[in-house]
Amino acid sequence: MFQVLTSSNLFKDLPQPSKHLLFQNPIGVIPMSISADLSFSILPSFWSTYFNENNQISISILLVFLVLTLFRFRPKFWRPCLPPGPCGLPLVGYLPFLSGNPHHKLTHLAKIYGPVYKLRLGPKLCIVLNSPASVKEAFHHQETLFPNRDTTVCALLSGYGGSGIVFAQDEGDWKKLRKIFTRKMISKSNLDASYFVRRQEVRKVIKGVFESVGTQIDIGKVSFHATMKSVLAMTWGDSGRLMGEDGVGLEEKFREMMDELMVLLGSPNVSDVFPVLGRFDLQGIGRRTKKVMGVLDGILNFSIEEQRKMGGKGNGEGKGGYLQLLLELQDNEDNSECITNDQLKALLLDIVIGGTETTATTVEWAMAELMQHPNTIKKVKEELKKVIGLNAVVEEFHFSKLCYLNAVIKETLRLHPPIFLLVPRSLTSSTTLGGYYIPKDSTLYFNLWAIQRDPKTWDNPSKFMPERFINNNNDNAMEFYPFGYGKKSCAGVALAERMLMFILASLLHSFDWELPKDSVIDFKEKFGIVNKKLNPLVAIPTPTLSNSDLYLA
Ligand code: HEM
Repeated sequence: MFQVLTSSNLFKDLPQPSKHLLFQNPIGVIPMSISADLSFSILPSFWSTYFNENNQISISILLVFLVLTLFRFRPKFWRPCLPPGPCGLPLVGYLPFLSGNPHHKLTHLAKIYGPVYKLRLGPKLCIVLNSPASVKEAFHHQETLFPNRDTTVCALLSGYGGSGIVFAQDEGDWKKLRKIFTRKMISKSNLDASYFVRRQEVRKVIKGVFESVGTQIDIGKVSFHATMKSVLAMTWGDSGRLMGEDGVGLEEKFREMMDELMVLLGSPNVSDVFPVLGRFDLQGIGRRTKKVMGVLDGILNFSIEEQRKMGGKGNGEGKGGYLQLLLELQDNEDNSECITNDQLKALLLDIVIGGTETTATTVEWAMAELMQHPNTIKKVKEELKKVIGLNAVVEEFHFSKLCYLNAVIKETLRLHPPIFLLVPRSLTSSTTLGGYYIPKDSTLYFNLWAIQRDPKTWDNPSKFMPERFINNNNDNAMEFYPFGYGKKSCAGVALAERMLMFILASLLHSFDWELPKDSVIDFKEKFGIVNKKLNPLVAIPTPTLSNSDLYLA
């Protein structure tokens, strides 16, 4: 066969076939070893009779056709390869090496394997993206390939089988819920209208701290209390709807159950990694979640019934709360906004789960960083004094003037993003990323931790320097996205920004904070659903406002 072709001079102007050919594919140039005999023997002999010896056009067409055919039916080993990555152990993969703080380990692996690498966790193939460029490539060009978050047993049980926004499995339902959440529940006008509810709860917390002046205060607990109470008040309105039949408040029970649910959501579960073991529920996480959800569901059903009986005003004036607003949507004739009972309850839980720990933890980290940096805290306090004065308390209208405090919050979110790997996504079809082949069903991790501390982007990346966010637009870049990226980024940013500013400004404006004698601040982390401080930050407050009545306002 080789003889036939050369005798007809079919390739007379081409270089002699080499044993190593370079094929250009959309990813780049891939070297492939092909046996010359084999490559030429697949050309049928009849070509020589049909084509004129000097017919260059025909040769070109033939070659294009050949290359395309070879590319289309290329064997697997010609395709771009899987990303590099560490070998794990048989069966469990890299799982045993990720205990402690997995984000530190994942960032360390990026230094060895580069911006895109693979890991096996049990039977799952996980792809970790560690550079702004790889995340940009994924979100800008391929977001449709990973529409859903990777669910866990606990997330599905606590979200009424994926009925809420966070773990919605159906694109249409997710769109509907997200629209309701962002355009109605936390629209600017609704947030403005419900300001008095948040103010009331934050002021109560400040009053509580004032009453404990001189004693040790757990800052994380105080901020959690302020966010949880504010979110609950915005949900149930100001009419105390979270009441049991006997008139005893169900709020305490609800909070207790939510705390337990958060712990369960953040616990690594063998059933998630090895779905075949799911029915054995080896750690009992499924059973415990069902138990907690039984109580929460009872409370939600009861409060929904009560709210229906009482009717009430929609949240146009911030009085009826989100529950009333959602019940009105449920009765809506317009199908595009009508939601089921499960969707309503899942949405309420999404708000409480998504909105409390994240915000409270950020306040605690910010306070820890500020207390570690006396010059920075001094600048914040000077700004608060200048903008608000010591004869008044913090109000939302002050926020736009608190530029330095705003930079402090951003710097805290850069160094301590509460959800540092975002919520992992599942890939619905194979693709290529960073030049590597990524198979269908892989799980994508976006390593925000590594990106927001990358020395290629940030000067002195581990140093707390709020100044870097003053007069620059880093927050628009792919290098900084603590609220996620793309169409599934945080739906609660507008509320989060107001709550963070309000709690932090109120704590710092109302008190001077001092560490207990002989104690030091540590920055150790506790891995979970949210990246919390391992050891709580405890500090002693001294009042700073000019008049004690201001603490009771
Ligand atoms: C410091 C505060 C907060 C941070 C850092 C934060 C961060 C995030 C992140 C990283 C995601 C996942 C994005 C992704 O997967 O790409 C997310 C999703 C979400 N967050 Fe937040 N969040 C905060 C506060 C809040 C608050 C206050 C609420 C609600 C009241 C909220 C509601 C949600 C919801 C509903 C989603 C799911 C959005 C969707 O799938 O469309 N978050 N958040």
